[in-house]
Amino acid sequence: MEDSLLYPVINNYRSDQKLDGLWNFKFDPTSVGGQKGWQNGFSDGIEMPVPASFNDFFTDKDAREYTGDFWYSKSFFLPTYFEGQDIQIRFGAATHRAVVFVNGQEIRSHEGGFLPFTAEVSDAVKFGKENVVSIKINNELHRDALPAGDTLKLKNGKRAVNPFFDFYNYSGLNRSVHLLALPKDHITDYSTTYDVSDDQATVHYNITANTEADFKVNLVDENGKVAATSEGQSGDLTVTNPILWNVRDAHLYTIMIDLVKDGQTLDEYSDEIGLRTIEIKGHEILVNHKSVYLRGFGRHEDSIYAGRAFDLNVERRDMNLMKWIGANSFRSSHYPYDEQVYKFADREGILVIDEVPAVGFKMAAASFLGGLDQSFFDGEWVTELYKKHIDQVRDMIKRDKNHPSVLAWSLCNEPDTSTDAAVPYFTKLFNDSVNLDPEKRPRTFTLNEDDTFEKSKCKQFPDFFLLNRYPGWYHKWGYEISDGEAGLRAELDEWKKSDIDKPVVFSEYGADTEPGLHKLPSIMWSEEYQIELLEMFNRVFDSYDFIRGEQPWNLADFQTVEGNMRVNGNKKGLFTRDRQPKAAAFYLRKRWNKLPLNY
Ligand SMILES: CCCN1C[C@@H](O)[C@H](O)[C@@H](C(=O)O)C1
Repeated sequence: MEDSLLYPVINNYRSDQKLDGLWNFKFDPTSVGGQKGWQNGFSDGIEMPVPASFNDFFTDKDAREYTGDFWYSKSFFLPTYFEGQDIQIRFGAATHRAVVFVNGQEIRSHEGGFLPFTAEVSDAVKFGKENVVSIKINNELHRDALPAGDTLKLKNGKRAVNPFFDFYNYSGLNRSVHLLALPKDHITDYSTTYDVSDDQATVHYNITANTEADFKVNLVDENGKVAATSEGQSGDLTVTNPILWNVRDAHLYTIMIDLVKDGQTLDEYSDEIGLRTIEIKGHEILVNHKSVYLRGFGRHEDSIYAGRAFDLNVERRDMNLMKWIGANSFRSSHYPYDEQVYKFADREGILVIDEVPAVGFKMAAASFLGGLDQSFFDGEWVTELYKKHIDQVRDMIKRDKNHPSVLAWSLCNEPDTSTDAAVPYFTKLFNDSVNLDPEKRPRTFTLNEDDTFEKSKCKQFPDFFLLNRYPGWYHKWGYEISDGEAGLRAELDEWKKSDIDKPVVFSEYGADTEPGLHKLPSIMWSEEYQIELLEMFNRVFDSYDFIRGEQPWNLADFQTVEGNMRVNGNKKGLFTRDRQPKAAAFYLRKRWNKLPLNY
């Protein structure tokens, strides 16, 4: 678990210099980089953009599909005026595991390719001189790591990944790298919880720092006016006539925290927050005590050229597409996204189900297209896997807890919960995570086809249900879709008869669709069929009042492993990979724009 995951800011006390751009890059297939001194940097590599996945830049398949160790290195100058400050290098994400060196000195390692980590380098850097940061990364997949999969040794001696999940194993420094200079005494974290009513809102805050100190806290509105002030490591900021953060009607305040010692301000941290509450009551999801019906998507951080890397241009387009179509939410399937995505969602009033990369915990997903027939949770890998799983749940919640857009935490995507072996794992997972979020937002995980109401042994854990269902595509497809509808209704009738008094959200359903393929009457892969499948699901959703959300799969087409069911990736997008609409996007826009945004 990371000590601090605060997003970098620049102010009179803190410096933040991005080390993005071209880094030296080398593959290390026989893991000899350490013996060859690459931790001291190297100049005979290739120039690799950061942030970016390395895969799609290459023109040869061995490089694109490369699995194993690989190195990045970059030199940076550290001015003398930073002497006496705490010098850190913060990696937004290194996929999947990394070891960091500065000037040849090993600083730290990190496991997990979708969350930040910070290397404390004050004792390794030279002030007033050039320094070198090197990072060794490994992108192999294992059953005891997240996301789950295998790494194969081919007969030609090369390695290949076998993901138990349906997205490409894009790897590298996928998010920005920051060179930070902080005061020796500094703020390391803060958290907020809320009470809101129409005429008053109270922010209950708590601050952590690396030293004993006094704290002054201001809450400033969007016009720069101080709306409330407080003092102390914890306390309340009470705003009269507040402008609340609402779905698709976002209003942000800035919390400004000063760390003070002997009357002198030594550090400051500021962040944008939203005054709102989240609740689950019976079948309802409530924001500020008002029921919300989720409309949105499963997504991927995925784009041409940059792979899995955060791309500000793509995110701006995706947010505009979601507003155009009438969405009010998305799930960060199947891993935590770059912090800037949640900042976009905060500003746009879009709710986020934040998901940890616990995906592929199901042997039937091995190689995705049909795997071993055993319970994943019977495997000998489960003990080691759990340590990494709960560690990444802790860091995801620690990193994202202050975003008003975060509605809920998805602790797993489609685990195999159909056997008793899953129960002790999920009992521990939900017990160990219950107090991680000061706001106690709902926790859930997605239930896939085989984990029906009747078969899942873990229905008791989630605060609301996320159902991934694929009648019309993976079964009862084409002309049999009417049987698919009947089967879906039969399962939902079971949910309806049950005493389960929680909301159900459909978090995945859809059809691969080749843009431009038209057929009358329809045929699978045609744009007409994608609409017919969505019409079927929407007929079902409109029949059950405990269904409180619809998030078709996926917002956009995305890259996957090669396969006989994948045509250059997954085509279930409502938009193409270059973010242009398929016919179904216009159909869905009509359906969603009939509803009030925060219905
Ligand atoms: C049946 C597995 C559930 N779901 C997982 C998601 O990651 C895949 O992309 C999606 C699909 O097959 O389109 C299916």
